[in-house]
Amino acid sequence: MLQTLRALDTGPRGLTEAEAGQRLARSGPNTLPTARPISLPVRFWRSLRDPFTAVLFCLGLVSAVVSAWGTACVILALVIVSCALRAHGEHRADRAGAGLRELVAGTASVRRRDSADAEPRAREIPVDDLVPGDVVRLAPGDLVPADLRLIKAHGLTVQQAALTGESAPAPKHPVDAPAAGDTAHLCFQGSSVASGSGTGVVVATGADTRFAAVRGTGRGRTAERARDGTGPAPLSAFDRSVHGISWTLIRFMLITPPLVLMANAALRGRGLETLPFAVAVAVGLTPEMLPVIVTTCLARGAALLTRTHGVIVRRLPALHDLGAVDVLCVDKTGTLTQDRPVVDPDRTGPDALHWAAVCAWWTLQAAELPHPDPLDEALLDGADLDRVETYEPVDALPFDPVRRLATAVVREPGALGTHLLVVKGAVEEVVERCAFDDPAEREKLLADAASAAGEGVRLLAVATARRPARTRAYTPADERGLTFHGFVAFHDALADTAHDAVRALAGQGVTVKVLTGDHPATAARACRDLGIDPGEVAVGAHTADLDAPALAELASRTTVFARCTPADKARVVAALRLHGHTVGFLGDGVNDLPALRAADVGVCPRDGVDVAREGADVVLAEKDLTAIGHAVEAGRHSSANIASYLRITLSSNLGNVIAMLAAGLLLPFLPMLPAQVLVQNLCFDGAQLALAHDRPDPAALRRPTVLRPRAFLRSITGFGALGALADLTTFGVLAWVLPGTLDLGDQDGFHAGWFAENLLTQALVMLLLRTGRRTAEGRAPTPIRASAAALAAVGILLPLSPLGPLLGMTGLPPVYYPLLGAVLALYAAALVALRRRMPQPQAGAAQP
Ligand SMILES: Nc1ncnc2c1ncn2[C@@H]1O[C@H](COP(=O)(O)OP(=O)(O)OP(=O)(O)O)[C@@H](O)[C@H]1O
Repeated sequence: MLQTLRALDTGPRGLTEAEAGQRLARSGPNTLPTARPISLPVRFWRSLRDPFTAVLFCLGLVSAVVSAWGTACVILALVIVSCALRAHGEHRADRAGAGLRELVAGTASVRRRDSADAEPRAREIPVDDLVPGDVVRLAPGDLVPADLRLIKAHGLTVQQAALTGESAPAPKHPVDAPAAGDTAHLCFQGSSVASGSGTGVVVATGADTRFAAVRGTGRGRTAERARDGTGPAPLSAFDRSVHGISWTLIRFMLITPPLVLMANAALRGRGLETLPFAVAVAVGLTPEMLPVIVTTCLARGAALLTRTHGVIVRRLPALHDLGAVDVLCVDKTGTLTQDRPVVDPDRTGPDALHWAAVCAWWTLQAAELPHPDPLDEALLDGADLDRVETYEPVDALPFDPVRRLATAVVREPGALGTHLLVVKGAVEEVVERCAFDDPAEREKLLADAASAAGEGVRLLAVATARRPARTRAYTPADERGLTFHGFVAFHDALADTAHDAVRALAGQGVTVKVLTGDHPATAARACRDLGIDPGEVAVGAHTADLDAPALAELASRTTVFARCTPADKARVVAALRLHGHTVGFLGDGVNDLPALRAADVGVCPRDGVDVAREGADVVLAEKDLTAIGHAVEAGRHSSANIASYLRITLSSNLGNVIAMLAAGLLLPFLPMLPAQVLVQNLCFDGAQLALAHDRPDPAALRRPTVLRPRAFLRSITGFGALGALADLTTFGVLAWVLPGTLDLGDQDGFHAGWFAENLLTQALVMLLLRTGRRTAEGRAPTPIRASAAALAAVGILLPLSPLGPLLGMTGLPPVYYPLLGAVLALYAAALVALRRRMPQPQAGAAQP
């Protein structure tokens, strides 16, 4: 150890501020290379990898190869515009996100001196400012801020699954001469403190850490996500649906050009000259603005949520997931209750209170914990501290949520040859370690505890044991043969907003489940008081013996899981996901971390422990269930607008493509020139950006957003067929007002007529197929109305403008317009009627 300290030119008293400043200048900030912001050009380049963009790009290349330069240029313009918008949107969203992430970033507790002679002081500094040689203190719930070598530790266990894959926390302690490959004395950046405390010297920071070294491997990426919340996460249910729909479309896009070519060759004897048209038809099918709309909707939703409710969305797609959440798992303490426990003097014996306070105080001192947890604080408030302070500290095993015990080892005044172990913790755990003359005593104590817990109090049991003094460190194996002293009972009032929030969540179609480390009876009582029927309470330990389907079944019918270890909580969350639920988890403690990671979306209040906050996707300003309700609504809002865009664009595009294919075979000329197809596509795309500003139908916000690809594709096929029918009717009108057209007469007039009809129907679809069509105001928000009006105006005026002839279009006889109006009126009526027949307002979304 000494060698390490010497090599780092430091000591247990830490560095001086001046030394730390020089080292920071030399070694650079303690940040991972990946944490650096991505530049705009890199984002633009990455946007090209979107499957739709890639297919568009390929179609553009095909057009260039056959010298269809007009088509190639318009496709290129589409690609550039969509990538630029997407890159810009993501860049803005990320900048905003980085600012917000900084607001909730953790700090490191470091020991430094103002000058060489000054006494060391513990201070909180930004993690980025740590340097090799700094002496850092670790407490439960801390993220290990750099690679450390331990100088001392008390009951320290570290969760390092992100680095090593082991799910159980690993015990850590100082080792003077470690064997090769031994890492028990090292704590690595990216891991977190599951229990206990420790002090270590920083041996590596930033890019030199082991965490940075495993970056790039799958394990590294998981770890990265754990650290900065920006890395890739598994796809959410909504994302999976959008991907499913996207890939179906891509398949269609890829088979469309060969099909068009073959049909035209077989029925019309046309050759390769049809290729640009075939390509344009495929492009016409593409919702190329999808990535832009997704980013804009999510970024707008997240920004609004931060402004109005102080909720910070650390990973943008988590907003989707929130919209789809149908089960919200919460811990009890601090979520349903206030986590401000107060000792209940009527149910607490003075002896038990004294020994519990001795345990709390001397654990705090011996393990150098920065502050007591709320239970310990309540104990110290309720006890006679002068009496408590008469002991001397020897060792401590701080509270561990897996063992549910805390132990202080003290020396009683004047008792030099003996040590006293003072143990407090969950009743079952303490009682199990006590020695009783009458075995029935144990059962009686457990029954007494259950009956007190049924009245809603939280309970600790307290016991002690005298042992001959020794120098060897104490371990959990020493906690046995204890003498029972009694119970300490605490009142923890229900959170003010919990009752209303639980009801509101139920109204939103979100089922609340409680996963707690507390006693089953205490948990059940709290639920009952909040109007949640606890049903049959399951115990965490039982979940370990069940196979995945059995646990999934148990999890879906059980409301309360009590006495859960951190691993039990995660197991239940995973089982619920396996059962097809989209699961949110709200927790703030070190015992919640695995569940936060296992959930589709992890939510943590801002005052949660560092590790929970860093592992969460969404951070609440306060631990308030009401805020979750708002966040869920914002998620649904964004998802509904994305679903709206998909429905509108795909219905319209599909209708066009069907009509183009049919007309291509019926007419002796191409029904639309490739440039016309692409220009109308560009106009429609631009107009649809306004959909990100939509206000969805309140009904769409009342249940989880679930996009079912099959139902969705079925509904757009219906709307698409209707659109195609309107197009074909327009062809009939055009044939009538432009006699001779079908015998190779007025192609330009025909093109102008269809172009106008196309843009006008698209404007109609935008207004009639929005999710928010039925908002209280009944009207679309201004940006949507303005976009639809602009689209309609372009449709009517462009063919008449000087651009018209350039694009192969000409003016039409005035009689066409009233006839077109009639077709559009019929189309609108049919669209509204068909939409009413669809199962619900948010087409494609279905109740779970
Ligand atoms: N500081 C402590 N010292 C000793 N025992 C404790 C301490 N804190 C909690 N316990 C015991 O361990 C049990 C589990 O605690 P844990 O922190 O895992 O969950 P919790 O805070 O009770 O509930 P939740 O999971 O809802 O937050 C508690 O019910 C209590 O009996």
